[in-house]
Amino acid sequence: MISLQQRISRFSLNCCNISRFSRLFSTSSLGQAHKIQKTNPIQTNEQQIQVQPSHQPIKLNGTLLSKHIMESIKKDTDNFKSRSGITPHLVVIYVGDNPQIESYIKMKRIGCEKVGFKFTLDKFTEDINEDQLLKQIAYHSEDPNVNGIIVQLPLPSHIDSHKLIQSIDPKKDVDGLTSVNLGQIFLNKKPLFVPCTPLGIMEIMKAYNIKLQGKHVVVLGRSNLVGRTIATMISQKDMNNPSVLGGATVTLLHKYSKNINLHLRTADVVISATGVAGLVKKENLKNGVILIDVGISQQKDEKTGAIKLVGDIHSDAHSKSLAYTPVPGGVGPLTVTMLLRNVLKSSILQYKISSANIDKKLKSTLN
Ligand SMILES: Nc1nc2c(c(=O)[nH]1)N[C@@H](CN(C=O)c1ccc(C(=O)N[C@@H](CCC(=O)O)C(=O)O)cc1)CN2
Repeated sequence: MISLQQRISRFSLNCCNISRFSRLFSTSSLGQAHKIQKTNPIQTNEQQIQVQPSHQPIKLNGTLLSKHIMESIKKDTDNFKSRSGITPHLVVIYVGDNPQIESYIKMKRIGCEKVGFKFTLDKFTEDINEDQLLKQIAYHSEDPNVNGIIVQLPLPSHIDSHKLIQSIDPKKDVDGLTSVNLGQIFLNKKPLFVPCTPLGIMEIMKAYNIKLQGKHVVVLGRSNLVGRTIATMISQKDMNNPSVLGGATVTLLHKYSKNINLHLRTADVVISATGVAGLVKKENLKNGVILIDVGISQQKDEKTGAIKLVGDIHSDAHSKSLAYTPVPGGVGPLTVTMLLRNVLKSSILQYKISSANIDKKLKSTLN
């Protein structure tokens, strides 16, 4: 009988991430994940992967992973600030007054405070028009004291989110949603910024040494924010590109897809980002599947009547999986953490560009 660690290691194909991971989790406080990384992956025929009736699925702990990454962002930020004298600055453009969306913005503000960034919220009522918003984005795009700009989604229907996002300077596009950054992903080139949720999914996969090469991955949902982007990334061939963990055979499903359950039954990995609570059910999954849940919906608890957060994947399905991300506490916390990492990256890039320009000026003066 093979252990769970061996089973998850068999899912992975090589151990090139172990040193990177050990560095990240040097305190070993990620418990199970740390143990998984210590095991040498054994390469055998994947047909032999069988989930024993007694197996315990691994909970992929996004909250803990996120905390570890936050610590390293804080360290790097302190370092950057003392060298450059610059405080990274994120601007969030938001239209509306939806408490759920505002709670995400609050998480971004608190995240910025934790790592020592400046945070600005430009909040507008729904009567604002597109031109006013475009002007506001142009103003921040030109401001050398702003390093990252995001348009909080979704926007009210009278505003064209594509137009607004495209107007962000790609060097400050820390959500990675401009065509310049998304286009690089499509071309299998390294973008300046990868969208935060797909980046978070990649971080979880790397941390737990889950490799996708040759696996059948079913992605539900085709948004730029998650579905289409992660589907593109994991199907790429370049395994050496740190932003790409590729080689998967991907089926991208959406609301017009037929026979969804037929596709799910052959999936080695399911990534669901639809916001439809409980869409993915146990009976339509194979044993040993890996479940990545990006959906968040509010639901009334049948027993207590309290409102709780649930994912796209019915919690009953977890028992059939090799590993799963919980909701809450899975992919969600990494979305904000990856945003902070992108803001720091953006600040460093802009600092490098501006100091290179100063150098050039100095050189031309000397000539
Ligand atoms: N411009 C953007 N808009 C939106 C994005 C985005 O990345 N950029 N993503 C989502 C919302 N979002 C951030 O904006 C976000 C969603 C969920 C979480 C999170 O941490 N979820 C927790 C539960 C939180 C809770 O208690 O409510 C979890 O899953 O554990 C953070 C950020 C759409 N819009």
